[in-house]
Amino acid sequence: MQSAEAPQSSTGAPALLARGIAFGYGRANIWEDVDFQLEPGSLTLLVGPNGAGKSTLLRCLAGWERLRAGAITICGAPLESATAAERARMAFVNDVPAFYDDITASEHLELLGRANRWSDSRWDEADRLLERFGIARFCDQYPQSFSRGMREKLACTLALACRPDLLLLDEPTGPLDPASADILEQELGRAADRGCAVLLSCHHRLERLKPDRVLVLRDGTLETRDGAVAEQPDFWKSV
Ligand SMILES: Nc1ncnc2c1ncn2[C@@H]1O[C@H](COP(=O)(O)OP(=O)(O)OP(=O)(O)O)[C@@H](O)[C@H]1O
Repeated sequence: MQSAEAPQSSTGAPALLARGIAFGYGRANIWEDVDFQLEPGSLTLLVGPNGAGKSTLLRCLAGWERLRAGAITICGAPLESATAAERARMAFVNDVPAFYDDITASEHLELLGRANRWSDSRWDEADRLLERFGIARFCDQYPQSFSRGMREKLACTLALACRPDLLLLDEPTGPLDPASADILEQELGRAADRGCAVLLSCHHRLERLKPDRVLVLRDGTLETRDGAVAEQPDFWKSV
């Protein structure tokens, strides 16, 4: 968390609770017995070597994959039986954000904003983020014509503008130039300060974000470490 005062969840429940979850493709388990929780306003990094199962774990947390065992709750609601409104408390930016072929970037925003009945302040927030990420002037273009970094920025804008209680991001800084990565880190810090629980995967130390915790996924198991570990250069050589 970036500020000293802990934000409160509206339900009093953790933003995310994973208990004894397991997932596998075919006969092989990718990971199992995974237990952790994310508090409102917390910042958590998910790290681990290539192929450890970070993207798979994030997709499971977002409800995109079926678990082999265990259960996930989002702001107190079981993910399996969550209503659309309960699921809407979570936003997920996956590793390769997908967009509709035949609508422009601003039409994507329009669609999302209208579907979620955004207030004026949400529309303002979306405009602010587009400006901040430097993509406002490209909004009449189709996201398919965007570069990889521009698509990532649009996906992050859409997710952040929704003001979720839980935000999951799969290597969001990977395609970003250093200045844009810095802006994203600032925006994720702001989201956490508002009470959003942020979980993002990454392979490198982030310059600006000071995580509360680091989840290390390796050899099929998940270990929880204190966020201070992310300050140690040696740690990043080991994951
Ligand atoms: N659709 C699939 N079918 C079968 N195996 C898969 C599938 N998707 C991923 N895997 C396997 O699951 C394992 C975990 O993959 P995943 O993409 O979650 O790892 P990761 O930690 O995100 O890796 P990276 O750091 O390279 O992005 C890998 O061994 C991968 O080969």
